[in-house]
Amino acid sequence: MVNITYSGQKQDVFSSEKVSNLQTIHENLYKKQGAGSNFLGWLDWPSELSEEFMTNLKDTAEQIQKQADVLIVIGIGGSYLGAKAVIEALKPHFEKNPNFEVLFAGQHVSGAYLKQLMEYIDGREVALNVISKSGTTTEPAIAFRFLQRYMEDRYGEEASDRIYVTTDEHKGALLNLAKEKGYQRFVVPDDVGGRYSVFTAVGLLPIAAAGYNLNELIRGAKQAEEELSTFDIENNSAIQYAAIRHDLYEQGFTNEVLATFEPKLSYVQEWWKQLYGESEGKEHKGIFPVSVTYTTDLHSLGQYIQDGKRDLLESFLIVEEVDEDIELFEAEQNADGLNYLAGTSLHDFNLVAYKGTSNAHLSGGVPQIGIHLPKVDEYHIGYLLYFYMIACAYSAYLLEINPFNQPGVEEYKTNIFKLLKKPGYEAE
Ligand SMILES: O=P(O)(O)OC[C@H]1O[C@H](O)[C@H](O)[C@@H](O)[C@@H]1O
Repeated sequence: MVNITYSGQKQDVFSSEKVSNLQTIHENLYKKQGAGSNFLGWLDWPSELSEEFMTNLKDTAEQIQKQADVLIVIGIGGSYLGAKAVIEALKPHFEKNPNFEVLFAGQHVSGAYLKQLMEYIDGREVALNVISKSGTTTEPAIAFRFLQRYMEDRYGEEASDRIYVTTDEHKGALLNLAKEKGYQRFVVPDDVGGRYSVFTAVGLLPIAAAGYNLNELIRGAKQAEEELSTFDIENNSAIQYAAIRHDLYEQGFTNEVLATFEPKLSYVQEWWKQLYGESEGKEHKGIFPVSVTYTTDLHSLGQYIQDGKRDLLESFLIVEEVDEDIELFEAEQNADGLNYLAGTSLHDFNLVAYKGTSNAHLSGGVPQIGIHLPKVDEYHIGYLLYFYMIACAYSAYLLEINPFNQPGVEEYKTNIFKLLKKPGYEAE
C-alpha cells in the first residue's frame, strides 16, 4: 500500500547479517519481548478494537456535534498531534461558515491565543475534550484551567455534560478532577504511549467529532497491521524504510528531511517528528527528524539541502493521486510565458517537481527515500500512520534503543518548575 523507493549510493542494506538482525528484531517485537515491550499495546490495537468501543466513540462524537458548534481539544505532543494530523490531512483548505469546528488548545503557552480563542467561541456552543495520558502535563493543565472556568461561567452545572476527558484509567490529577466533576471519561491504555495513541480514544474521538470516517481510518490501520506483520523484506515497506534509513545513518546521514508536496500533510510531518524524535533520540544516538513542504521550502531551505553540510537524507512522502485539481490553460497573451504548461495539472506539476528536486538533491549528495502513498483519505492515512509507527519500532531497535520511553524530556521540565518555584521544587 505504501511503496518505498531508494536512490543513493549503493547500499548493502539487506546483507545476510543485517537480515538476520532484522529478523531477531521482528521476532522480539511480535513476541513482545524487546526493550519497552510493555508499551506495545498499539501493535495489534487496530485489529483488537471492539464494536462496543467504536460505537461508544461514534455515539459520543454525535452527542458532541449535537450539543456544540465547536469542540476544543486540549492536549500537547502525542495527546494532540495524531488527531491534528488526520484532521488537517482530510479537511478542506477553506470552509465557509463551517457547521462544526475542531480547535486545539494547550499545545503551547500563549496568552494571546487563549484570550482570542475564548473571544472566538463566544456566542457559539462549545464542548471540550481534554486529553493527557499522565494527567499532569503543565501546558494542557493551564489551558484547561481557563477553559474549564469559561465553561462553568457560561453553562453552570451543564458544563460537566460538555467536558470529555481522555486520560489514564487509574491515576493522575485529571482523572481525579474528572471523577469529582462527573465528566465523561475515555481511557489512554497503559500499554500505549502518547505518540503511538492515534488509534485509541486520544485520536479517534476528535477525529470522529470532526466528521471523519473512523471505520475507514481503522480499516487502513488494520490493513497495515496485517501486511506489515510478515517478515517479508521484499514486500514489507516498514522494514525497508527502517533498514534503509538506519544504513544511511551509519554512513553519517544523521538528519532526515521529510519532504512533501502536499501542504495538507504538514501535521503528519509534525506527528512524525515527535514519533521519531522521541523514540530514537536517546543515548546520544538517533536521526534528527526535520520536515519541509515543497515547493514552498525549495525557495528557502532548498539551497541548504542542495549544497549545505552533507549529513542529510531526504524522504519524500509522495501522494500519487489527488481528488481535486486544476489544469493550466492557454492564455491569449502569454505574458507570463506559461503557455508551454497548458494542459498540465498542478498535481502533474508537483510530480515533475518531485522528480526534478529528487534528482538535483541526489546529485548534490543527498540520498533519497520515496514513500509513495496512493491518495489522501481516511483509509490511506490510517495505513500511513501505522506504517510509520511500526517502522519506528524497527528503526529504534536497530539503534539498540528503547523506542517507547522519553527520559530526556524531564530535564527541562524540572528546570522550569525550579524557576517557577513549584511546590516540591523550591529547595533544589
Ligand atoms: O499526554 P500527556 O501525558 O499530557 O503528555 C503529552 C506529551 O508530553 C510529554 O512531555 C512527552 O514528552 C510526550 O511524549 C507526550 O506526548
